[in-house]
Amino acid sequence: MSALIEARGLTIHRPGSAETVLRDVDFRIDPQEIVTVVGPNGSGKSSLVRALLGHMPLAAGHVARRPGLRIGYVPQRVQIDTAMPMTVRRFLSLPRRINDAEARTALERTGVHGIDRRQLAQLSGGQFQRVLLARALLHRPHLLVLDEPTQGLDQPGIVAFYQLIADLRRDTGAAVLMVSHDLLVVMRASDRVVCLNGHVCCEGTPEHVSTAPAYRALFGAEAQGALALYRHHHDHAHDDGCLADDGRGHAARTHHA
Ligand SMILES: Nc1ncnc2c1ncn2[C@@H]1O[C@H](COP(=O)(O)OP(=O)(O)OP(=O)(O)O)[C@@H](O)[C@H]1O
Repeated sequence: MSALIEARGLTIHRPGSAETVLRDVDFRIDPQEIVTVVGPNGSGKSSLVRALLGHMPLAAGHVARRPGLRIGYVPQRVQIDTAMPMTVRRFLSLPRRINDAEARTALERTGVHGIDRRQLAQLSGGQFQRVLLARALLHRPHLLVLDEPTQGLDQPGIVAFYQLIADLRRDTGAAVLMVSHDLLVVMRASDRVVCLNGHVCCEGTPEHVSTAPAYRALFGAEAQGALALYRHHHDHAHDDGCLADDGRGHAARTHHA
């Protein structure tokens, strides 16, 4: 199969009930693609991701993963017991032991080199996300799966994180499947966007999704902003690099749309 993961007719029920969380969803992700799943709270984004990974039972449909597919997964929530001291270095060796060189390379790649002796509990939100990403990269995944990777980051942190994702895709060739709420930035970072609300409302290139009535109905004013920003990025070139430099999507929109 050419897709890394391909799903057809996925229907998922809320665990322990017959209530439908996702209905008749088709999905695929190809090598080196960046695909982002957007949708309101409770729309089934995390459930879709878990089903694609085989972590959730299906009520109907099927999922095919390419044989031998290596996946690096960063879940939405990672429980860290702050009462139990653990260094970054030790965390990277769980569950599979790695050597110092591998740890160093992974941390360098995600922009947090030199923090291997630090305690996890002492890291900032942004540093912790990058450590999680470093751990996901250790086993040279064909596919990185990131569920809400920028939760808790400020706007410049979010922009920097998406830049890192784009760099990682370029450098490692890994495809990226992301769940995200950061509409403005996601529109620039993705090859394809899937808009979910219990089913696939619309999907396609960021520009296509931005203009889809279903997407606008779900996200309202924020959707307009995403479109403005996307058009701003693609209609013309200029050298002030406003979003990348100052991290303010709104400023870009106000001044250049
Ligand atoms: N383990 C679970 N037990 C019971 N209900 C669940 C469980 N996991 C998900 N659900 C329900 O399934 C629905 C979809 O949840 P899901 O986490 O997939 O949505 P989401 O789009 O990722 O939401 P959010 O943006 O808030 O993270 C919700 O109504 C949620 O309450």
